[in-house]
Amino acid sequence: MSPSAHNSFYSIASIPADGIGPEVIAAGIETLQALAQTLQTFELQFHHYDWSSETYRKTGKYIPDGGLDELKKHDAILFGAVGAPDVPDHISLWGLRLAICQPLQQYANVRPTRILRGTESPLRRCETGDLDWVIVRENSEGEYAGQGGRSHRGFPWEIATETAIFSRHGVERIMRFAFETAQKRPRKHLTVVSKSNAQRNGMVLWDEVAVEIAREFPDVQVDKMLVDAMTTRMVLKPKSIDTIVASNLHADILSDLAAALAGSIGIAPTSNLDPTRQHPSMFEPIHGSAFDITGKGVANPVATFWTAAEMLDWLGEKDAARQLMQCVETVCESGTLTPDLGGMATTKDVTAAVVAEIRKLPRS
Ligand SMILES: NC(=O)c1ccc[n+]([C@@H]2O[C@H](COP(=O)([O-])OP(=O)(O)OC[C@H]3O[C@@H](n4cnc5c(N)ncnc54)[C@H](O)[C@@H]3O)[C@@H](O)[C@H]2O)c1
Ligand SMILES: O=C(O)[C@H](O)[C@@H](O)C(=O)O
Ligand SMILES: [K+]
Ligand SMILES: [Mn+2]
Repeated sequence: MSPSAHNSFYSIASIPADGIGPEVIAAGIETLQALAQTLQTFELQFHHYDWSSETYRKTGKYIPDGGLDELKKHDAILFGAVGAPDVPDHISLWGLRLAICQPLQQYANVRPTRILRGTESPLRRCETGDLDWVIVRENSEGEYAGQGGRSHRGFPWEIATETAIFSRHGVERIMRFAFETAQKRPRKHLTVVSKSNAQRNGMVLWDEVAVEIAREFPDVQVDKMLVDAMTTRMVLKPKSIDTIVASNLHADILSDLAAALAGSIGIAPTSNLDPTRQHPSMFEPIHGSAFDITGKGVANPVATFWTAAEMLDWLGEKDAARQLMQCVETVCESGTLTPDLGGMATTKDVTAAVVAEIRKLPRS
């Protein structure tokens, strides 16, 4: 495919990686290409990178030398999931996902959750519209700063440290991003999640910076919650929540809970953004490589479709993103659901149904 003169053209790096990653990324690409062909307003060219745990087993590396420079040539990255039963999880996560997010300064991780039309929350009396959140996860430091070590291995006095790092620079930029995100949403409400009762240094700086940045956004209503209490509020008062900002680890945990409360971890997207747009941003379903269902053909591709929509939105294709989500929700409403959402459909059934919906869209 060669770029045509009248359409926006985007070069996308795809890294399906491990487990169900290749299954859902194939579904995502098929759907995106059907959308591009139908609307004729943009074109996508995918460049596939086979970086995975298999590559690691063969070469000792997840990313080959010069790989990050390769990635920087693209407009965006579509990522599946990394993690394999025979590679320690900390090797795979640091070898691939974090090895991309951190050097490309994708410091804002955005995790929207809502109950899609045609799906059900496990919460009683919680319908579509009652749970509509965006979690902003600090994505460059905190508990994932990579600071720590192990000494005296194997001895009874062996020690290991894992130091959480909170820099004023890092906290200011994620707070500003979170306030901007909240400001763009109709309710303009932000909950700052903390643990400053127990973590008396980093989380106290986190709270102080939140108060300072709040002054720049007088139209955004703010509240603060300790992370443990936040889990109960998510379950008991979902309507009281709009936008959330939390540290790298706290938000990682809260966002899996959020996805489950909206119906399944198989629906939720993630954007790893470099808000400065100096580097390409990376888009992935929130879930991992799901060894337990790999190869069974039942992985829910909806998280990847929503991820694809978030990617289009970031690239500026807002109408296409909106139309893609409408097609996905129409398919959910028709009852074509994978087992995690209580249905019997396969990954391929859901993908075919979404592609069929896309084909019905009028050419723009
Ligand atoms: N960003 C990433 O690439 C990422 C994210 C999370 C976990 N991981 C890695 O993935 C591996 C497995 O981790 P885990 O089991 O804790 O989490 P997981 O998200 O892979 O799976 C948790 C549960 O959710 C189910 N599930 C996940 N995605 C689904 C989908 N699309 N459709 C239906 N069901 C789905 C799985 O079958 C499993 O029962 C580990 O190696 C972990 O480190 C990677
Ligand atoms: O970053 C992590 O903690 C893991 O990759 C995964 O759980 C995620 O949410 O991306
Ligand atoms: K993922
Ligand atoms: Mn996670």
